[in-house]
Amino acid sequence: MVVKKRQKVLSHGRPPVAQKKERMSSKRSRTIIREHHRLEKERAIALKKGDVKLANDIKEAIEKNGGIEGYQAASKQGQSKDRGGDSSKLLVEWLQHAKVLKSDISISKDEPNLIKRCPHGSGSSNIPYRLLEIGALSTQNAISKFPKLIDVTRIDLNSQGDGIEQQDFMKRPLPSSDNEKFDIVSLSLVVNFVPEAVQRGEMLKRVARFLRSKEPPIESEESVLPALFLVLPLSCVANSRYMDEDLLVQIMHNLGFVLTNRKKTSKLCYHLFKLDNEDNRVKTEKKMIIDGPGMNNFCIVVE
Ligand SMILES: C[S@@+](CC[C@H](N)C(=O)[O-])C[C@H]1O[C@@H](n2cnc3c(N)ncnc32)[C@H](O)[C@@H]1O
Repeated sequence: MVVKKRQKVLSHGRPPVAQKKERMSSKRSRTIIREHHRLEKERAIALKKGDVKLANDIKEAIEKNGGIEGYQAASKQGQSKDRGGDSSKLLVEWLQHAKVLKSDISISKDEPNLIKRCPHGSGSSNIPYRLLEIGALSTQNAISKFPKLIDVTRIDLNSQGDGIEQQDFMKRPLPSSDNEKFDIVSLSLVVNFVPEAVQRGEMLKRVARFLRSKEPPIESEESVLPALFLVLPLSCVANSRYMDEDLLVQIMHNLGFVLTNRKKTSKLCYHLFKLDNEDNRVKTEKKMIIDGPGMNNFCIVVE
């Protein structure tokens, strides 16, 4: 007998864990996240059609579902240790593997975990690497544990507190010099938050403009920088009618990126892309790749 596998939905992005009474259950947080994504998508469609009344009604429904705050609280639950959440742990691992960071995580005050680097410096400081974390919910994640090596700029549409600037990445002024650019941009569970396929493409295109021009790797450092750390729910590439991993890699290739690292878990897919080339200006349309019951319509369009 063929056992039917349950199809994964887009919100299927976090590992289940033991329940604690006072905390939001993982089922509840998944429902909030899924509902938020669905409503934001519907709102974007209503706005596109010019149906302001419907868009406002949907906005109300979003607020009833907890609004952006409720959504972020639900996402934070996913980041907590007991839910295996902090995706930046893998970024740290990959940077260690590439010898950008030493593999000993414990940071000595006198001898930072730096292999060696001719510092670009971040502004007047001598911190060698700059990272832009888009969609930051915490200042305490794994990638924040290297303050002498990685200067992290955190932004979010709705800041959760000090150390996170409230800013829409799509409206962030473009860097005026290489010094204002970054070695790493992190988009962890952000692209799938964007309700429209074209806007997702625009977001990925824009990332390239924030990355420093590539440098020859130094000493034993493998060449992974400048890099985009991209995390998506696995269902975006494994259960979508319009997207699979090959297409994602092809889109990134068109934008000038090469894949250096990848990992899949039962819930998420992680990619590290190195910016290596110019955008070749090849467009990607919405095109069905595969169809089946229970599949989702996640898509990235590049215009
Ligand atoms: C699911 S949370 C992801 C949080 C965290 N990065 C993680 O991996 O768990 C998505 C976050 O992305 C933020 N976000 C979405 N679009 C954004 C944009 N254009 N600029 C800044 N933040 C954005 C949202 O406000 C939300 O807090």
